[in-house]
Amino acid sequence: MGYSAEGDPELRRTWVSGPIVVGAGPSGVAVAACLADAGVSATVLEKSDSVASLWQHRTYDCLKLHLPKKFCELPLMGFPNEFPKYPSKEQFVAYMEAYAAFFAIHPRFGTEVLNAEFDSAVGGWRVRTRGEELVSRWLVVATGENVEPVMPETSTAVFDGRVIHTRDYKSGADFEGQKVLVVGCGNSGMEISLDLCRHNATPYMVVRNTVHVLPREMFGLSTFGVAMFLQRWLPLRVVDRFLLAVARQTLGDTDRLGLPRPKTGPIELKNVTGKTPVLDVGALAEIKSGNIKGGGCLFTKEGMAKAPFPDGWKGENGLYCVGFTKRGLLGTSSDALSIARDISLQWKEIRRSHNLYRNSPL
Ligand SMILES: Cc1cc2nc3c(=O)[nH]c(=O)nc-3n(C[C@H](O)[C@H](O)[C@H](O)COP(=O)(O)OP(=O)(O)OC[C@H]3O[C@@H](n4cnc5c(N)ncnc54)[C@H](O)[C@@H]3O)c2cc1C
Ligand SMILES: NC(=O)C1=CN([C@@H]2O[C@H](COP(=O)(O)OP(=O)(O)OC[C@H]3O[C@@H](n4cnc5c(N)ncnc54)[C@H](OP(=O)(O)O)[C@@H]3O)[C@@H](O)[C@H]2O)C=CC1
Ligand SMILES: O=C(O)C(=O)Cc1c[nH]c2ccccc12
Repeated sequence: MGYSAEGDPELRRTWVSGPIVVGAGPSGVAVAACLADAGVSATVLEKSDSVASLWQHRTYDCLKLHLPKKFCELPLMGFPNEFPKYPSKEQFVAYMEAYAAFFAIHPRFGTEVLNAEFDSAVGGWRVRTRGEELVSRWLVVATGENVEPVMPETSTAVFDGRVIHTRDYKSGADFEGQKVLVVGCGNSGMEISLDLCRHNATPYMVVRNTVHVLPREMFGLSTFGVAMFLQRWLPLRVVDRFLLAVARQTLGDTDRLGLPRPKTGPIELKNVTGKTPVLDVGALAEIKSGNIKGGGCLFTKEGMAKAPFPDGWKGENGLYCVGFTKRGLLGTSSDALSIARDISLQWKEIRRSHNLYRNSPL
């Protein structure tokens, strides 16, 4: 039943008997399924054209779940048995579509919610879309944590190449043979850098802050699963110390690769700030072998060497620093020797090729 909303005669206002759910991602679909299971029919409003639109339209081709499927299934209906431990994005999307179909969830696609307000006079939520107002006693917001892209400002005066957000990145095949600056070293930045390497592009990564990199698995078990298991008996900080000890054994010292770790442990940081640790699926090996390169700044904002002692002395393009070790004159000695060794090797190489050239019969 439709009737005009006050103040806007064009707006059709409709009472819906069940709850309104905004968003048909995994969260919106899951809550609608649980409601359906309890005999409550929800109206699901989705601005995009499909369920799990983030996964369908805003993710790169090689994306897989980075936690095992048993930690990623929605209530009441698990993943098919034949799915691998880490389903691909296509499999995840197929699962989401089957899930929505099974619980007969038919979101209204192409319906963006512009505003929602509680109206005490009406005793319900007035939910505005383009051209319509829906009113319900219940409103469930399921619009996702990752929906709005954040782009740093870029100046075309400095760089006039292509600038894209990860949501529009599909495959390294589009960048073959090119140098690509990847800004950010979360799971997206790391996996995209790896994908670029695998397609013969040259990624450079900007790391402005600290980051926890953990192996995706330890002792044949998912790191996430191990962390969950240990948390049942041990305090979080002890679990974090254990994860970091294993990470150090298997991945080495990530600080030395220009990826300094936060002071707070990985799971504590996730719980407190929401910042997800990077679960390594191969990018670290490419950083170690120099196929993914660093953004190139020697110093932190505070003017200290970025890489901890004894590795902070060498930058890019012939840039070095000596005496920024927090180790006094001992640190200076170590830097001085390292720099002199490095430059003298290059010096000798240049002299050698120069002499070869001079003596060549051509
Ligand atoms: C690349 C990537 C990989 C991830 N991998 C994992 C993983 O392996 N394991 C794990 O546990 N978690 C993972 N996550 C985290 C999280 O599980 C996913 O982001 C998941 O998609 C979140 O589901 P959601 O429904 O809350 O949000 P979303 O999937 O973002 O869905 C929100 C929906 O709301 C719609 N919407 C937004 N605003 C409006 C509006 N105003 N009106 C109407 N509709 C609107 C959007 O179009 C979207 O379809 C990953 C996240 C990303 C980005
Ligand atoms: N396989 C999988 O399952 C995947 C899962 N995901 C998940 O998706 C979610 C989003 O991940 P992601 O897209 O990586 O985003 P994140 O927010 O986790 O990471 C963004 C990174 O970009 C950095 N950054 C942001 N702005 C700038 C800037 N202006 N200059 C330099 N660096 C900058 C941030 O640094 P700072 O820390 O300083 O803010 C951070 O390192 C996470 O929960 C992640 O786990 C993502 C990809 C794959
Ligand atoms: O992939 C993500 O963004 C997640 O939020 C999954 C997740 C929840 N808790 C974690 C702890 C460590 C690694 C991933 C996750």
